[in-house]
Amino acid sequence: MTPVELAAWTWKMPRRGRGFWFSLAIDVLWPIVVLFVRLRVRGRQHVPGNGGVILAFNHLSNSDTVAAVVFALMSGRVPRVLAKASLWRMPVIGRVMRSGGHIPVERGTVKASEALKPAAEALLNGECVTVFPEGTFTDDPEGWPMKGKSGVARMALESQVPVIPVAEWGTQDLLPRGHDPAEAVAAQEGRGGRRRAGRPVRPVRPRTDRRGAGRGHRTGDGRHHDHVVGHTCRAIG
Ligand SMILES: CCCCCCCCCCCCCCCC(=O)OC[C@@H](O)COP(=O)(O)O
Repeated sequence: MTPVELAAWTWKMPRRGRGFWFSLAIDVLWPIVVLFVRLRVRGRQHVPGNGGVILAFNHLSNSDTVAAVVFALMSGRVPRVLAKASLWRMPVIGRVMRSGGHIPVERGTVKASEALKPAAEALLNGECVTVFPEGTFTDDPEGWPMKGKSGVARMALESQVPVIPVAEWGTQDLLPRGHDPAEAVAAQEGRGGRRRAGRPVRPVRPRTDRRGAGRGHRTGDGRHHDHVVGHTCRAIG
């Protein structure tokens, strides 16, 4: 990105509702990231400009989190990221997480599903909830995504919002697991990987039976629910 493009993007970027510390982190990191790292983005047209939406990314490396925030901002949305709760207990990052309205997940505990409530509230407020459905970095040696957890489908169903799957690739070379960030920045040589959004996955498919012709149709029966959860998980997981 050239400095002129950087200025134009910075001008267009959404600012409302970022909170002080999340805003500061963005203002400090954004120019560095987009000037020095080649973060390619495609498919931004699939992200609705307003209204509740879930962005679902695969997860390869710590640098995905910055890439995901950049992707959301470049798509005109301020992301509310579901992230491991331990980040809220860290000195500087904790403030960023709180001020940005991000959503803590107590992974591997019975409290994990408590994240669904603030996520539903954010979606009801028309916000952009961002999630890594695998819940951690993939353990596949070739980097293929693992099967997603069910949370993303549950959020989509509960709030009836579309899920935008975003494929992430290349950040595993930018900041490999377990490497020192400084070392990675020194070695990055303009690499930044690419991320590409796909078409929205909607939680309920339109039914074309006589009564509900062509309209989205919700039923209370469990089989239908399981079918939709399965469909949504397969599509994004
Ligand atoms: C220009 C952009 C500037 C953005 C700066 C601020 C970024 C704030 C958002 C941070 C979002 C963090 C999301 C973390 C997702 C997450 O929690 O994934 C778990 C992985 O860690 C793996 O952890 P582990 O399983 O413990 O190895």
